[in-house]
Amino acid sequence: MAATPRGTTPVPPDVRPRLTVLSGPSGVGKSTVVAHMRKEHPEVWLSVSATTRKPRPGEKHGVHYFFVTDDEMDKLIANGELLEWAEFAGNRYGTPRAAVQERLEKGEPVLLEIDLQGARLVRESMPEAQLVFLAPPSWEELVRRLTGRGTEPPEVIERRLDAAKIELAAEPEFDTTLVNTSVEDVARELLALMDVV
Ligand SMILES: Nc1nc2c(ncn2[C@@H]2O[C@H](COP(=O)(O)OP(=O)(O)O)[C@@H](O)[C@H]2O)c(=O)[nH]1
Ligand SMILES: Nc1ncnc2c1ncn2[C@@H]1O[C@H](COP(=O)(O)OP(=O)(O)O)[C@@H](O)[C@H]1O
Repeated sequence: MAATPRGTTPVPPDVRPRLTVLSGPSGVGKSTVVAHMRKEHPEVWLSVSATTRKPRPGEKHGVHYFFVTDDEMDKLIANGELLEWAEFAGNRYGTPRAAVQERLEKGEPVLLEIDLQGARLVRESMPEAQLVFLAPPSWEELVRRLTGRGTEPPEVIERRLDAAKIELAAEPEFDTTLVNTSVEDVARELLALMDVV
């Protein structure tokens, strides 16, 4: 039988790697862990979400997020182009569906970094997905990290900490919890959960 070049034939669903969802409160270190992991394993594909939030200094369109207007977000939702979407602390965020499906069909590992509401929606629509919760070592440390990052004004931090209380209470809904004490350790554990190493 002739060899089939990788990527031309969809991998059957039963041997496709599972989609992994990483969630956790704002400031717990999700972006830091994922960036660390992808520095050594750039083959781990991270979905780039669409958001109505304004870019932080250094954030690039198409890399960190697709920064869209409210009208553009309305259209993405109306056209069914998002796998899931949610409103978080006054902005909307959503996962572009096509890119995720393409990767899964090729048999590549897929990682979504999304909020609790999004994780719940993915669990409903894709029960085979694994849900990973990133927890802070303590509440005080979470406040320290979110404040120390210096990217949000105090009222936005308050809003995110309110959301964090709800998210922390939902931890038992997840398949696995990783406590972000050491970025290196968590990145390694996440890679293992994704069957990358
Ligand atoms: N449901 C959903 N949540 C998302 C998506 N993209 C990002 N988020 C979440 O939205 C929340 C706010 O993200 P962001 O404004 O970048 O703040 P940060 O998590 O503190 O860096 C975080 O919990 C993200 O994981 C998405 O496509 N869908
Ligand atoms: N394990 C850790 N120990 C100490 N500081 C951390 C750790 N992980 C992340 N941080 C810091 O916490 C802040 C929030 O991290 P970030 O990755 O932006 O969080 P999130 O993406 O979950 O909102 C950043 O300043 C980051 O450098």
